[in-house]
Amino acid sequence: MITIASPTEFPKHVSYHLPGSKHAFAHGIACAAIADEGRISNVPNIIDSHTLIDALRLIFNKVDHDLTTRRVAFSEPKHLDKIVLTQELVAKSRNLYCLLPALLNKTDLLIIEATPQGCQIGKRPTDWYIDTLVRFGVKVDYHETHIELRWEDKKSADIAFSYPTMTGTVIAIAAASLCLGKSTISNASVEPSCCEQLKVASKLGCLIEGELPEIVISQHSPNSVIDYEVPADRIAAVTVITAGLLAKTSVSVTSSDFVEVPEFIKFLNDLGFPSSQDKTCIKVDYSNRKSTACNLVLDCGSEPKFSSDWGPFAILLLATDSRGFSKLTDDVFPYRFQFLEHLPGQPLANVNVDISHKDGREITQANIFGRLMEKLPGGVSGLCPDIRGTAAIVLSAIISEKSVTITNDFQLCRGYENLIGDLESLNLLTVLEN
Ligand SMILES: CC(=O)N[C@H]1[C@@H](OP(=O)(O)OP(=O)(O)OC[C@H]2O[C@@H](n3ccc(=O)[nH]c3=O)[C@H](O)[C@@H]2O)O[C@H](CO)[C@@H](O)[C@@H]1O
Ligand SMILES: C=C(OP(=O)(O)O)C(=O)O
Repeated sequence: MITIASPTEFPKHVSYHLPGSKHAFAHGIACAAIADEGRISNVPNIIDSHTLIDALRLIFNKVDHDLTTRRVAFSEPKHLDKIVLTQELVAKSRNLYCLLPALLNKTDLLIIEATPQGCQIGKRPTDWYIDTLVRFGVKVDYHETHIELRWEDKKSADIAFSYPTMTGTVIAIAAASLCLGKSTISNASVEPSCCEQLKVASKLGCLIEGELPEIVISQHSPNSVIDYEVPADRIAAVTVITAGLLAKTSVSVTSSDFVEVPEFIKFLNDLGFPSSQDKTCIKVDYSNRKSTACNLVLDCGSEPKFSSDWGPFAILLLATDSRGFSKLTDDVFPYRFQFLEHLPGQPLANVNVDISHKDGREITQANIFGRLMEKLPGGVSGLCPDIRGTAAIVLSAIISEKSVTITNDFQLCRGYENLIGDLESLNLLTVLEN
């Protein structure tokens, strides 16, 4: 249980250096783990990455993870008769799906004891993931208590997704990287972390033609050693910028690489906050806000749409510090906005959410009647089974009259290194009890 509150005074400006990205680590390792040896730097210290590193230990004799330097080095690959992804392991990260091709490459039999778990934000179907593996030659046996996978005969495949699935794309790229013939992947995800994975595949010696969302990929001259620096976390950038703006503070987020969030920068400019970006820094100016009036329509979903991961943060800003009527839709996750129900006292009566259907997809829509400087009551928060929703509840403490108590930080620790501690260091939050 953690109780947090807004400090008596906020700074005029904060600067935050971004950690490595949850998604880019998971997607990079999906291909890096195919190599005989790898060195990965800027690894985020989060439950999700730790779980993938535990899975890496199943297929490498040596795995050194240094939490201080944020480096992981692995070598001495094993070849095994059987690997088990236990219930305990799969309960901690849905990103284990990304590692399936690399794990199957090192074992005769892979047993998965339960479905890998992530945020509970609506149905998260996995049939395309398994089907993608099957298309590359994986054999699947379903049992009451577990599933068994075997990959005796690797064959290239032509995969066309009917919706640009992120995890499906990662699995297809990793599987294709292990096949000699040419595989085509189309209508794939264009999320920057998938592009990072392709860079790792290229270092691995794969031949890649085209660009996401349409690529042709094949194994070429396998490279046995991989170096990969995990790029900065784009969702952490959005989270900390939102925290600063809620505190009426100007924000700079820095990183060693370019953080690709063009849709979010556009959103900030539409909200009236002058925002600029160069290779290593995003700057958002609170003090020179141009206008508080905005009537936005934001469609969240598979990028290049506004990322579904940023939805809760956009709602908080629009609902508490804008004038006008805005609409946010999400065609991926119907419960992405569930944090609204878990905010202490459910205070945002100026936001209502409804669900409709279009082209066979469930679409959730938040209707936001903007208010200026809305203060929230605070209190004890309900349990929100979503990383970004829990983070939004943490941020709500910045604008709450009373303190906010988070009863369980498991979701937060899956995706953020130390969100509460970092915001406290920036003087945007005070921790009252931990
Ligand atoms: C496309 C998209 O926005 N993906 C988000 C999703 O990725 P994640 O990889 O978890 O989810 P997918 O991209 O695979 O799923 C996207 C959609 O594809 C469809 N689908 C997927 C797999 C399947 O077997 N069958 C099926 O129908 C579903 O409609 C699903 O809603 O969560 C991540 C964590 O929040 C976000 O960073 C990603 O941006
Ligand atoms: C939903 C998320 O992650 P996961 O897919 O691991 O649940 C997220 O990172 O916002």
